[in-house]
Amino acid sequence: MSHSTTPSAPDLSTSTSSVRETVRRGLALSPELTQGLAVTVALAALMTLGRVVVPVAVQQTVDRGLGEAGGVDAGAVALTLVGCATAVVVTAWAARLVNIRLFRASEAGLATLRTTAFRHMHDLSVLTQTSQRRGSMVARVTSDVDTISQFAQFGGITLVVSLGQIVVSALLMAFYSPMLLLVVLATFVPLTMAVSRLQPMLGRAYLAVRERVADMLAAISEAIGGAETIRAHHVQGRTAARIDHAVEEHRRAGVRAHVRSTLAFSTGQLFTGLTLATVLAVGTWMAAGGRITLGQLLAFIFLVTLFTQPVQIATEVLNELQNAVAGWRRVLDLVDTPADVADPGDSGVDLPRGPVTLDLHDVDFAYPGGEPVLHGITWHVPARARVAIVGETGSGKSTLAKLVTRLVDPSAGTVCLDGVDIREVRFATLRDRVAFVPQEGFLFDADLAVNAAVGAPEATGASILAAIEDLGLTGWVDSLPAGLATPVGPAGSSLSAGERQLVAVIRAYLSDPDLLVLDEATSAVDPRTDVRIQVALERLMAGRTSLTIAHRLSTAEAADEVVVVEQGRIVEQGHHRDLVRAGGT
Ligand SMILES: Nc1ncnc2c1ncn2[C@@H]1O[C@H](COP(=O)(O)OP(=O)(O)OP(=O)(O)O)[C@@H](O)[C@H]1O
Repeated sequence: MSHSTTPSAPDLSTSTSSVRETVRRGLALSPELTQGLAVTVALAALMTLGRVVVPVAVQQTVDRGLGEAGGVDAGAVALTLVGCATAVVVTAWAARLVNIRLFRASEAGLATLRTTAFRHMHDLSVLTQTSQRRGSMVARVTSDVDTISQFAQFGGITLVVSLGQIVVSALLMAFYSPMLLLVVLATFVPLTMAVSRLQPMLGRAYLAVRERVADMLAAISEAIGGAETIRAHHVQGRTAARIDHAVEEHRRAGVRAHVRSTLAFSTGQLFTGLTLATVLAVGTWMAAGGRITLGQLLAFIFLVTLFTQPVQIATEVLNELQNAVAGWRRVLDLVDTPADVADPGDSGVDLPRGPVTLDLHDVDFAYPGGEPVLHGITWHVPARARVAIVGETGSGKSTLAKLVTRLVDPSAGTVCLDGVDIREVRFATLRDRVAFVPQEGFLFDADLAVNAAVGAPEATGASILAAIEDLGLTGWVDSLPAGLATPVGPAGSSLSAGERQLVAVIRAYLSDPDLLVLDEATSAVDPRTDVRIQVALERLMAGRTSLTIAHRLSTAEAADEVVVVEQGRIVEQGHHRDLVRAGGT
């Protein structure tokens, strides 16, 4: 089949939905993400409270235990310490629970999202699938979902805990000494500004790293996929240079991003240090003047760290949130792409089995965004007829086959099986009654039996052997190293082109269709295999309605009817003998 132009099927790359709408739809698609969230947030609040227990214990111990006029109050110290230890244990337990709950919820929610996206990808028409870069589709269900999971498992709750920590520590600081709190805020504002300036720079640097990873993967996968061509044309040098370049660019981007992130980190450390030093200086001065106790000063030092640390973390998490929303959008765009060839499902029709007729009424077809390639095709194929379709390259033969097998739907007109529009026929029936044997059927990396039974999952070893016998292929299967259990290799690479065709014929025979659509192979095959293919095809077609895109004269001669397609129109139709007599194309 020729695919000389790329169709412009629905564009998955753009989106206009707002962040809130994205999150709302995303959560609706993965309801597990919000199940039990209230309990998790309550536990997280407990966890946040636990963080200020130590500073408070320090203040209490120093001021009450050590600073009492009558000497050390051992009882008060012990009580404080036991209380503090209990609180630490409880909050550690809460933190663990929060972690487990978040992990469970996000894994369950994202597994649902992945499954939904994968299923939908299967429902998209072959046109939409082939017009998208496969890597990009796969990325949507893998790495894009991962960005969401990172945020869902860690980012979201960190944001809640960080904000909580900022508020609680600020309240405590205000309680101990509003004056010192002002000092903290004054030195701290520049940190916030510095971090907020550095953050976008960091974001860009990490985005560049992700892009370089994609380039590197693209270069490597092309080198693997095109290995035969690369060797045949001796262009290993160029391929290696391309990979080396991609690897080098990735290294550079990685180093650049890391250098920037250390800058952000050091800036944070610097400002935290400066704030601490200022608090210490002003606090000592205040303590000397009796305006603050020693315990409060010590507690303050702890609180300053608790206050500054989450600001850095929160900005990082906000960045992660942006990533997650972008990832969510890409997955939603995939899920929202309409399945243009849709299964009528329960409202559809089931056709009883038996000899089938095919009718096309005034069918036009254009690939998305392209010129019409079929024009006003009206055509009747009687039950059990054997039809050969012939025509020049690009005349529209394969497109006709795609319409009949419902890989695509017509732009105008109808395609009918037994008089019923095939858009109303349930997919299950269609797949039972119509089989398509392409020139190069895809073989899975499994053994021959598994590949043969692809269209007939109920087939057993015995029924597969019986089919092989009917098709006259027992000799061939017996000649294989392990008979039916012979592995065919990735995409059938351990078999010859002719042998792969034989597997496709066995597959079609086992699925036992009423209408057979065949794209006759053009690849050169050794004479012995060729004879086997011809015999097997003859037996496969016996008693069924068949359309063959014919490349051999003998196929046209043997057909009940030959249809000549020219520039998307049926220009001649009849028995080969009559067409020759009439002196046509
Ligand atoms: N996926 C596609 N997107 C856009 N245009 C396409 C696509 N596939 C085929 N075409 C165009 O449709 C026209 C008919 O193509 P089709 O594959 O049906 O011809 P064909 O007769 O089967 O050719 P061949 O014998 O070479 O397989 C051609 O002009 C082709 O360029």
